[in-house]
Amino acid sequence: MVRVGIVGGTGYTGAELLRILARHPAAAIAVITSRTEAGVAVAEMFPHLRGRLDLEFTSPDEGALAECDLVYFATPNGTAMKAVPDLLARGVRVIDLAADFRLKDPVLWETWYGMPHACPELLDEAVYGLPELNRDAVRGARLVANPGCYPTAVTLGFLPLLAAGVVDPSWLIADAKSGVSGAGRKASTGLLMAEVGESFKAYSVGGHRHAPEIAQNLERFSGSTLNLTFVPHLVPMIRGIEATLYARLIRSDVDLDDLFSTYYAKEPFVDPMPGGSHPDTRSVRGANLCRMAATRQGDSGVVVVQSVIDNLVKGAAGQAVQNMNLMFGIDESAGLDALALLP
Ligand SMILES: NC(=O)C1=CN([C@@H]2O[C@H](COP(=O)(O)OP(=O)(O)OC[C@H]3O[C@@H](n4cnc5c(N)ncnc54)[C@H](OP(=O)(O)O)[C@@H]3O)[C@@H](O)[C@H]2O)C=CC1
Ligand SMILES: CC(=O)N[C@@H](CCC(=O)OP(=O)(O)O)C(=O)O
Repeated sequence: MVRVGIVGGTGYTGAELLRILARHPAAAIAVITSRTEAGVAVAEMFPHLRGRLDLEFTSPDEGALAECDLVYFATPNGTAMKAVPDLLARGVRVIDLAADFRLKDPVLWETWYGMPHACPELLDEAVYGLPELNRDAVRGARLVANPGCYPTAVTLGFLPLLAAGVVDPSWLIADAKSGVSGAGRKASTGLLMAEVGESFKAYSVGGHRHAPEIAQNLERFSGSTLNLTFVPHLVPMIRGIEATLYARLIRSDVDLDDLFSTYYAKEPFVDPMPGGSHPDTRSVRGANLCRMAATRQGDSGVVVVQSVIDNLVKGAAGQAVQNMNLMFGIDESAGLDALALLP
């Protein structure tokens, strides 16, 4: 059994980790931290875990984390980087669900996250935990940077096209929409039901911090020619991301269905549907799955990829458990067989 600690167990991604790990056959939750709820029984705060998890929240400073095999950080950006060097030195492996170890360039990190990096020496070692991109490296990793939610949906959607070299990397557009749980559980006026309900808007149009993360992923296939326009939107739903991606084909003989189904043939958590399908977020709600469809629009030479995930599962906690399974030599799908919830 992998002995697991979770820092930030009261947030949405922490709670989703608890939901998945409570039924995991090869992991046991040993420590769950919260600064505000220390001493409170986890099942008191989250009644769906009654009878499944007999633990209390503890303060993150209590030292029990060092006794774990693996610690997940489900905390705001800039939190994990202060604690990770000490945990690694004590032989504890780490998966950070925040962005602290995603960008390889510490200058880029400071530009987008507004704080100097606390341990830039670990950025090279950290493995970006998108298994479909980095599976072998995740297996041996001490430190995994779990991808952002938008970068998961966007990277997986563009990947087959760029890896095959069939689209122009200098003209890529990602028009992405997220439910409000993407913004976390902390109170904020802009996320009240009366503000978000019956409304729909784009945000961070001038530049979102996930753009450099997506570019870092895709530049592997395109070099410096990559030019991505990324615009996120907030939609009045709770879970889910839909990313509509646009690219220009540079070859006329591409069979998109064959390209996508071949590229993802062995991937347990990516489902390429036939072109012309319209994957929706409810078909992945609660599931560790990225479902997508690539369609050529008439004879314009433009390919449209629709990519959907549950931001809290394949976009966060589910992907983090997938990474843990790889790191510890467990079946990659262990604990991750939940189907989507309909309606
Ligand atoms: N929500 C999403 O869809 C996704 C989120 N992420 C990333 O995952 C991380 C967690 O997100 P989410 O669960 O939504 O966030 P929440 O705001 O819902 O939860 C944050 C958690 O961190 C704890 N926390 C806050 N500050 C500290 C601190 N300084 N030290 C220790 N614990 C702290 C909080 O508990 P307490 O204050 O009681 O200690 C709380 O449990 C973020 O970095 C987010 O960007 C990534 C992908 C998707
Ligand atoms: C709807 C919404 O607000 N979404 C968040 C993205 C959440 C996420 O994954 O952000 P990290 O990179 O910090 O982990 C946002 O746009 O800031």
